[in-house]
Amino acid sequence: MTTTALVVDDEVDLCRLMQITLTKMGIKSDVAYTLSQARTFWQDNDYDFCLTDLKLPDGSGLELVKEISNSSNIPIAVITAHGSMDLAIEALKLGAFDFVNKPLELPRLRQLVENALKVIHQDNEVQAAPECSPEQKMLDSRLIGNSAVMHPLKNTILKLARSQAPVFLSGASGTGKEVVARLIHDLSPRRDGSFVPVNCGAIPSELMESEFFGHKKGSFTGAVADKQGLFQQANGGTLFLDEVADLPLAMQVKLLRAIQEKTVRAIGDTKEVPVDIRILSATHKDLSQLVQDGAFRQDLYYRINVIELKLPTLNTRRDDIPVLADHFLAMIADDWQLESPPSLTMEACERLQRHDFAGNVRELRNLLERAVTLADTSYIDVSHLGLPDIEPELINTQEQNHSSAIDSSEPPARNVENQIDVQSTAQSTKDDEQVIQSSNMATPVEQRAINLHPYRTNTNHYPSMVQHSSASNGSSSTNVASTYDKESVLDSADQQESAQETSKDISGLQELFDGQLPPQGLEHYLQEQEKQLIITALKQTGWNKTQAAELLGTTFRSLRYRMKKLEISEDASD
Ligand SMILES: Nc1ncnc2c1ncn2[C@@H]1O[C@H](COP(=O)(O)OP(=O)(O)OP(=O)(O)O)[C@@H](O)[C@H]1O
Repeated sequence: MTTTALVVDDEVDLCRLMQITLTKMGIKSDVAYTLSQARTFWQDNDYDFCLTDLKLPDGSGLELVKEISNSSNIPIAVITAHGSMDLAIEALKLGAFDFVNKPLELPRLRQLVENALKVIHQDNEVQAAPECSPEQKMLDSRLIGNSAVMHPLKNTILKLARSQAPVFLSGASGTGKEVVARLIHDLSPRRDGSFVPVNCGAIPSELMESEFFGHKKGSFTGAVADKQGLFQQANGGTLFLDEVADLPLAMQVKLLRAIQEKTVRAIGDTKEVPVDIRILSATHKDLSQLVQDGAFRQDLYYRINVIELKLPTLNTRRDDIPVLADHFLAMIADDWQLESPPSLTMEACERLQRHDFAGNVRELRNLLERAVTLADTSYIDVSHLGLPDIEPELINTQEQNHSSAIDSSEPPARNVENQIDVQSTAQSTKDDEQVIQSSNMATPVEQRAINLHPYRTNTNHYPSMVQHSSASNGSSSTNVASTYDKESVLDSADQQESAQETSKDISGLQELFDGQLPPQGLEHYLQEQEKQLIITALKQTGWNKTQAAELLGTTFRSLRYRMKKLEISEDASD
């Protein structure tokens, strides 16, 4: 079926140019020169796509954006005068799918239309099989949870994926901001491009410009070869600015310019290169407060925060804990090659639902990893969770205090026009029936921290990693995205380095004299002791883990878990 479009602009020549471009792309179009003509065309026909100027002789194209987005699902893009970024942002907030600046550059126009075509194609597929669209399946399999707050969240994600608008993901640590960012990319017309996540807080400030924009060989000491920046790596895809609040002010200016101009210039280069990226960003910090404090630029905040999506804490969606637990247990079983995933006893499940998850979903996952290690059976009971007992009278008090506990654990909702707060769009009535542990009665903080990360002091925020991301053109050299992230995945170079570090540390581990304390602290010292003992046992058994576990008086599963946590790789056997 031929795709049809409505083009709205009062400049006759420009309309002709747009029509020719669309025809070449196989799209049949009608042209309206005024807002009222556009309304008539829109009422009398079924279009798949609309492209409208914002400045029309008898009104604003924004009105058309509002009317079309409110009454249909079709992608509508706007044409803005160069530099009128505020209007473009307003159009995106009203539901426009994308914008293009005047003077019109044909490659940019074609790119925009191609993205619109992908959205239209996706919609047709959904209409053909609404129950089991691949998008819905992907969403349900990666963003686990069916509680009342999750439904509107998932619908919003599907809508945001269609748009090119910058989205700012807010919410406490571990609520799944990165999971959602990846989903928005993978569900979007940009999914064939790279998703490039960057932990803004982890790049040393002196390297930031080079990391973001790249550099030319010889442009500074140590620049031994040309280097492509993160913006270019994300070209055609999505750049995810994680921990965006941690960007130094000097870098914020440069980033704003690149985002606005959609061009970057590598250090030492003379020319600007155009980039086509979508920006997603996230932080667990209160960015609007940082703007008020002068620590984050207002203009950059306004630019990246066109649409804000707030993720709910785990404490406000306790109904999801059983299904999340099953999901993680299956993942752990897969990861550790267990025959079948362990299951939670009813008591363990109930205990988890009463826990105060300060660390949200990440805490649940870590807690289950540890429980599987300790369990050494096919089921996980309360004793394996390592959580303190809750006294019956406390449970009763907690039940009474439930609603205030939730309210006080959440920051007050801000009245931000563009904020999509899924917690307020759904009444989590089921939650109210649950028993919730109020934060002031929860496990003491120190104890919780130990429970969470028994073998290391810093589990989550690794400064750097390299992510390999494949783009549709298949050119591997440009697809390798050097990026910064916090998950505990290291590339092989890092692993080697870590193995070398391990052996260095071990050989350097000193006996302590009487009364002497470990200079790097107890946690580090104990970890190194543990590492040394495990490696010794592994060496004695020729790296046979079953025998080494026996020698150490522990289980195979526990040994494997500890090796993973302590980053003892099989490579260290050489
Ligand atoms: N709804 C979910 N379904 C499945 N896994 C989830 C969900 N939410 C979070 N996770 C898992 O929890 C962990 C933390 O998620 P993620 O890194 O996305 O959180 P975050 O909000 O970005 O945290 P931070 O603010 O610390 O960067 C990851 O292992 C992720 O896979």
